[in-house]
Amino acid sequence: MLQSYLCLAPVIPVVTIDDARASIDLAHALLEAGLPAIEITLRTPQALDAINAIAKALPDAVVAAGTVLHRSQISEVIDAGAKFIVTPGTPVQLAEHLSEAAIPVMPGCATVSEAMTLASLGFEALKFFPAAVSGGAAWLKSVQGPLPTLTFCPTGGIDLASAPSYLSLSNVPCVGGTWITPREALKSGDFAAIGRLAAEASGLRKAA
Ligand SMILES: O=C[C@H](O)COP(=O)(O)O
Ligand SMILES: CC(=O)C(=O)O
Repeated sequence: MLQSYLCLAPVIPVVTIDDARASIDLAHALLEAGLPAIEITLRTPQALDAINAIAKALPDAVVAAGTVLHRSQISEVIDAGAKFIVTPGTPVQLAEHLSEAAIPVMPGCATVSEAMTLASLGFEALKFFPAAVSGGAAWLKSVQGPLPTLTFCPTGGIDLASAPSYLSLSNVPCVGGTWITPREALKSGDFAAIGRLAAEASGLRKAA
């Protein structure tokens, strides 16, 4: 299930929401432009309301809860309607709880050892974060040999220009990033601008 979500589009917009009322217009603009999977980070008090609003209003959107840091947040995001969970990094104790979650989880890692620990708990699709400063596309290419069963969604420091170097790799179904949803555009309600950025991003192609 998680793999199919990650193959829906080349980019997962990562969004920090300050006003949950904007979330439906935002998700609609992303969906229309061809980006159905959206990660809402739990970095603001409005995040759960935003997840709930999108899940209820737009059943075709695949809304993920990001920045899940604590065990208690697992049930909160499931109750809000999140379709999958994302973490920026994954301490072993949290990973053990996440491995029992009722929805799919894409746990974050930044090293080979962290990736191996997560694989031993049954996770096959991992977030690689923060991607650009942790080795970028070269790191992902290097782990294809020793970790052939794992796929990664790199996030952190990626933009329209650098995304193709990641998407050309067979262990990268999609990338994540905030560049599609600038906070200023969200604040001013400029969903047309967000739609244009999203259309550019959805036009990126996975190499065959
Ligand atoms: O939560 C988002 C990550 O911090 C990635 O952000 P970025 O795409 O602006 O580097
Ligand atoms: C970095 C990210 O995607 C998260 O905070 O979950």
